[in-house]
Amino acid sequence: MTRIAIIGGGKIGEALISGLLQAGHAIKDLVVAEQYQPRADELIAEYSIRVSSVADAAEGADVIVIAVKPNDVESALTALTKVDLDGDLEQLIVSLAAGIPTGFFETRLPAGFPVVRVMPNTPMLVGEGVSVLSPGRHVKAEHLELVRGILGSVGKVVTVPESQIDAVTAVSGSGPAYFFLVAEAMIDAGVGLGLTRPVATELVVQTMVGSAAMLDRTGDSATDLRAAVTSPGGTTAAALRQLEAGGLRTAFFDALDAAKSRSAAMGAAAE
Ligand SMILES: NC(=O)C1=CN([C@@H]2O[C@H](COP(=O)(O)OP(=O)(O)OC[C@H]3O[C@@H](n4cnc5c(N)ncnc54)[C@H](O)[C@@H]3O)[C@@H](O)[C@H]2O)C=CC1
Ligand SMILES: O=C(O)[C@@H]1CCC=N1
Repeated sequence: MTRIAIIGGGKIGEALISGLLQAGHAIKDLVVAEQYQPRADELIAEYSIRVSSVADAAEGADVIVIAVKPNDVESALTALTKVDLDGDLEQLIVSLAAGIPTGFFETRLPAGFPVVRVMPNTPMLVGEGVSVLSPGRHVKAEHLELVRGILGSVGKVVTVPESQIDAVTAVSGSGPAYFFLVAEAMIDAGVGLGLTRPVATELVVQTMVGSAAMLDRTGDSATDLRAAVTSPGGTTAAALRQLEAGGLRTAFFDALDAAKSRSAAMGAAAE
């Protein structure tokens, strides 16, 4: 089995660990480097995973996953370059860090070292993530297959040129937060209309799950599915009119544009 070292055991690192274990990866093939001891203790308690230093985790790993904040990538890489990294032994780096281009890694790693940039999202915690891959300059087909296999076990996998990854970050990397915000707002609105919070929560969550399943399984477009709920002169039309008057569509255009710009700016600052 592929040995995977995860550098950074925060929110996305944990989502990956949890998803991989649920998908059948053996705990003995996973190791995490987590510098914050209370967090390391949590991961050990929850998953019985081995926690070690960056150097120890990377030594002997087939795949080294970078899951630290963008600002911490440089120092994690400095620790990594002290290890005898070996691109020829099929070791490769998979970076989950938003904004940081493959070139940033390639200029700091031994010549020819393969780097795959990935924009994942947190639903991989429950095997429902989407991971978008962009291969760096030295990535061979077999490297990409290996990464597709690992991330395919925790959700869907899509490949795009690196020029599109800032837009991807805005859509699917940050995307779960938009849906959680909509859920929060709808639950609060339901409570405002007199429902208890548990009932409002159950209704909103199942409505989201059901709507997502329809989008996924019927093959109908979002526009058609929305129209099917909207009876002429009915309740949905009344609600949608308020959402449009509130600028929902423009708010999403502006929000995703801001996320994309932020991702690009993080990349420019890292260079
Ligand atoms: N949270 C999310 O939904 C997503 C996050 N990402 C990317 O994943 C990366 C991690 O994000 P989060 O998990 O949210 O951050 P986080 O702050 O929850 O986790 C980062 C962890 O790395 C640890 N760490 C930092 N430097 C370290 C080092 N040198 N050695 C060992 N451990 C170290 C920190 O103690 C922390 O626990 C970021 O680059 C982010 O852009 C990408 C897609 C989605
Ligand atoms: O907010 C962030 O910067 C990270 C990247 C995508 C989701 N979370």
